Amino acid sequence: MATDSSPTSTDFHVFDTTLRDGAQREGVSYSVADKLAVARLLDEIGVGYIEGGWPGAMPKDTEFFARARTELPLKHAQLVAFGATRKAGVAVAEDPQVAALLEARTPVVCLVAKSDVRHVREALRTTLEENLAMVADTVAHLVAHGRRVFVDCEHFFDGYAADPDYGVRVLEAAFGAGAEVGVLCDTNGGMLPMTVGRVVADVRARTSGKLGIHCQNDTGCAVANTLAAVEAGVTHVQGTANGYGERAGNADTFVLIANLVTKMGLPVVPAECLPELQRVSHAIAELANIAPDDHQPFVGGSAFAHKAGLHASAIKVSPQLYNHLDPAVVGNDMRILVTEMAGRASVELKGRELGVDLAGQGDAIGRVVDQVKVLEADGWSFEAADASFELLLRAQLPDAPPPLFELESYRVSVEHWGNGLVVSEATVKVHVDGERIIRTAEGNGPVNALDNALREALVDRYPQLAGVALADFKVRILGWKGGTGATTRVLVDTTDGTGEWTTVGVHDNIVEASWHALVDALTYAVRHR
Ligand SMILES: CC(=O)SCCNC(=O)CCNC(=O)[C@H](O)C(C)(C)COP(=O)(O)OP(=O)(O)OC[C@H]1O[C@@H](n2cnc3c(N)ncnc32)[C@H](O)[C@@H]1OP(=O)(O)O
Ligand SMILES: CC(=O)C(=O)O
Repeated sequence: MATDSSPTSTDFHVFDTTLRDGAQREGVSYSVADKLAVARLLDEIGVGYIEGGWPGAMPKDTEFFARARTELPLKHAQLVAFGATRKAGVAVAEDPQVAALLEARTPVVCLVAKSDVRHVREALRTTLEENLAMVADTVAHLVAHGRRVFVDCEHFFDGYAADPDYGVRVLEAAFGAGAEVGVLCDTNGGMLPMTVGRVVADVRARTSGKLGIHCQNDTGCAVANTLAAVEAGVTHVQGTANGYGERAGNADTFVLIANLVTKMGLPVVPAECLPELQRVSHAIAELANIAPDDHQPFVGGSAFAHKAGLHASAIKVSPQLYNHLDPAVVGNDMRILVTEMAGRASVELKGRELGVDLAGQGDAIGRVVDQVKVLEADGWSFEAADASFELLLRAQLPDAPPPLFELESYRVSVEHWGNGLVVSEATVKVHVDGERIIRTAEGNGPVNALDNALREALVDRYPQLAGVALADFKVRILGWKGGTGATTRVLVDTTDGTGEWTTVGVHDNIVEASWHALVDALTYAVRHR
């Protein structure tokens, strides 16, 4: 909760380092165009500062800052160039890395400085006094050239445990030379919230400058550590999109913003930006080529998804009873999952979500609950297959439409030809409105052949199937029964170019499992498109 001594939004900074520390995550490699796109997205969520990279350290980052001057008009954020203090024993004006920081021509520079005596002695291999001079000289030089300067005090918390005075001297050197913010970094990420809160409070009492916090996530506490630091008085927080970063990552910018605004009462981004969090989180995941984490707090696809029947029964009365927040506040949605853990309320709420009127349908709802429990015991899963669930639900209602066709038989063959080609062929025999239809089609696999043959058989009667195509196909083997025997679950994603829907099929035979999913996919298309 914000208190009288809490900072206000105007002196509070959210500083995002997705493009510098976030890019240190194993497996991430942005192009310059990606970096520009990520920066634009971060600007849309209203962060105050975007650290774009380390100019002079790598050509991509140097090019990013050059292109940013014309290609990155930012509405909310200021662009920040990152770099180190001058080298030991080198005059600041002669240090090429410091010159590269000026050449980036950003309004703000964030310097990394050593603040742990062991790092000064063993990593920099210089004296404690020379390190203080490196900090002061570099800050003063950049300030003299018109830059605002923030200083990341690396290994501040480990250093504080070893020698509590030296970190404070580094901060004083930075502030004395004109730095605006001294950022206390848990570089090794080994801290817990209690220590972070205590050290920040201590340091606050010993310095008068503005303090910030930068937490790595090695104890899984980066967000908690950051919030503890805010409670203890820092007014600048650093994070990365989706917590990407070196090793176990950093404090997640989206989770930080959501917590600061909705739990701590600090309006750190403009109000209209908060509902953009989910969209921007997913868009950056795409650019980073990392699948979004469904279970990410606030913005994950499952962050407000309810599976347990008891939860659904209370949510039916009031969604707040099982949601810590209205999901729309951060651009997310509540979802009800209908599974073996569902009760009648889950089905009612899911029906509402799918636009199915269940008023007065108590018996049908009961039958659906029972049917789902039996089917799930056999390996079916409707969690990801809303379209199949909707068909199952509607089939229990008094006005249930008849099936699209009656199946006489289908046959699928796979031929491996002498020239190495593998060709699949399917024949389906169906009855539509009393007419017997037989169609044969080829495909690049048995399921594709079956899909083509079935659609050809139905398309004259149901022309909307002409624009429908299989978009994705996922197979999961559910427990081996010995030999090659196993139950197979198939999920099919189907599209008509404007929408996409998912259906499910389960059987010991993979082709039969696929058939169930395909029939649902085409039935859903006819009923909805
Ligand atoms: C905690 C953090 O995550 S800070 C960000 C870290 N990010 C990166 O390292 C990514 C980009 N880095 C790079 O491209 C390269 O490491 C460079 C271009 C910066 C430096 O490359 P090199 O000149 O080959 O040096 P190298 O990486 O081997 O060592 C780093 C040097 O910086 C010095 N150094 C480290 N921290 C600081 C500091 N705060 N101030 C001044 N010098 C420093 C080291 O003592 C070492 O100096 P030395 O070459 O005289 O031994
Ligand atoms: C600066 C930084 O990234 C760190 O200390 O972890």
